[in-house]
Amino acid sequence: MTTDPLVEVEGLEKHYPITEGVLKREVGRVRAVDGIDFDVRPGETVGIVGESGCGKSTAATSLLRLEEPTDGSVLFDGDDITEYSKGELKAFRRRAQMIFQDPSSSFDPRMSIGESVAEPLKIHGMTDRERRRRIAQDLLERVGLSARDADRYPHEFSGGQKQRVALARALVVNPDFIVADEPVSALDVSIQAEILGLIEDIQEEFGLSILLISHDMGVVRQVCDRVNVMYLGEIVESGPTEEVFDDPKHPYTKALMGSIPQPDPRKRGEGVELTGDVPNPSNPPSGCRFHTRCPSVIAPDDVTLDQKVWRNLLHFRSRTDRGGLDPRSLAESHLSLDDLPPEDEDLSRETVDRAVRTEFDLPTPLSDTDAERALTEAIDALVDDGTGSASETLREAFPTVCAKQSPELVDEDGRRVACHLHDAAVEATPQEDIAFGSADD
Ligand SMILES: Nc1ncnc2c1ncn2[C@@H]1O[C@H](COP(=O)(O)OP(=O)(O)OP(=O)(O)O)[C@@H](O)[C@H]1O
Repeated sequence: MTTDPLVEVEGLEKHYPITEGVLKREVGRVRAVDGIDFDVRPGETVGIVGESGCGKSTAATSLLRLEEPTDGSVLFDGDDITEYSKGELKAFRRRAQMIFQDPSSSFDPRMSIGESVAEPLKIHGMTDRERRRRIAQDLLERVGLSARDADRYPHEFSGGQKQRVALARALVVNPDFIVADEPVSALDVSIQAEILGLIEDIQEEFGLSILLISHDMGVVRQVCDRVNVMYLGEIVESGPTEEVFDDPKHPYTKALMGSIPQPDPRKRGEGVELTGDVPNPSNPPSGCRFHTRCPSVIAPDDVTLDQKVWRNLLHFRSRTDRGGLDPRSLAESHLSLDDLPPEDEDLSRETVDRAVRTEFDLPTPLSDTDAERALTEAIDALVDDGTGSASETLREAFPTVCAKQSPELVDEDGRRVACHLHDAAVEATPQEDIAFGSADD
């Protein structure tokens, strides 16, 4: 039996304008959330996972309308909350609560814990002080604290206890939906499991729907029924948590999984190293946004390099694409100063060649003669005309679908994945050379 979702997010976007000058002219946009779709069914815990800066928190605050979304719709119990009036929004705020990473900052130090927990009841119109206090005490007990704690103050509680209080406060208005943004990442590892266990118990007891946001695949695995993997404002993979963990399809998901300890010895070594930072969302890479860091970028049909060399070549290409690859700094960081000419003299072509191949771990020569010719031309272009010209040469020589075309989020048996490796249109590419190479290939 399928149940209608409680929350349905469609095409949600949140762009922050980048402005300049006193007139605040818009010169660009930070595409923090760039068109995401997912749903949360009653009684379900759904995760959003991704590295810092991928847009997870912005997705949460926009879907609750704590910030106005730029575009898209959020259906809550069938109603579009982006169309809600102020009054409707207030009623919605009672049904949808949020808890944050740092419980310390969410309590007024001058208010007793009991007053803090009961505060939302006051805001929503419960005037009977004694009744508010009794409800707060009951909730404190249900989150594993004692009724007597109602008279204590925030500084008397540990981080884990404060997160329990934050949960009690979220529950006090009897919500249907809780968004928990990194609820355990500020806590000691030993306390994390306790709080996650509590979230699970409470979810069952109160029949809640939960959206859990985390950068930690281990946390997601412990509590989520389904998971959405987010990269640079987009969802790149989603599905039931166990299936995603047993058989991750997107190279980014595999890379995130590489960061959690793997008890199954057969699966050790499958992890792919995630190098570099999340690119700037105001200027996301073309095509697949992950291609600049992807270990499995699809090579053109006629390139016969092993995956690691191909990836290093792409790394060189993306550095030239971004500009600012300075041959002299490269040479200074890799070659002995005795081998370099004085500052006012140009570097020889051979010196730049050596520096580039050392920086990007590229053999001399590459095993594929056409690729070697293209690399040589790109290094010539770098020496003669700078990074822009080298970037153009490499782009023409190594056209990859991953840089050219944005992959659709395709449904595969209840799983969704946005990757050209899973795209029927690029199936013709010989996959054995290119698929899922690890960083150690
Ligand atoms: N008010 C804002 N103005 C401009 N850019 C913003 C604003 N808020 C967030 N961003 C940018 O949007 C992107 C996504 O940020 P967001 O905080 O949603 O990511 P995240 O995945 O939750 O990461 P973290 O866990 O570090 O908070 C980042 O590049 C961030 O710098």
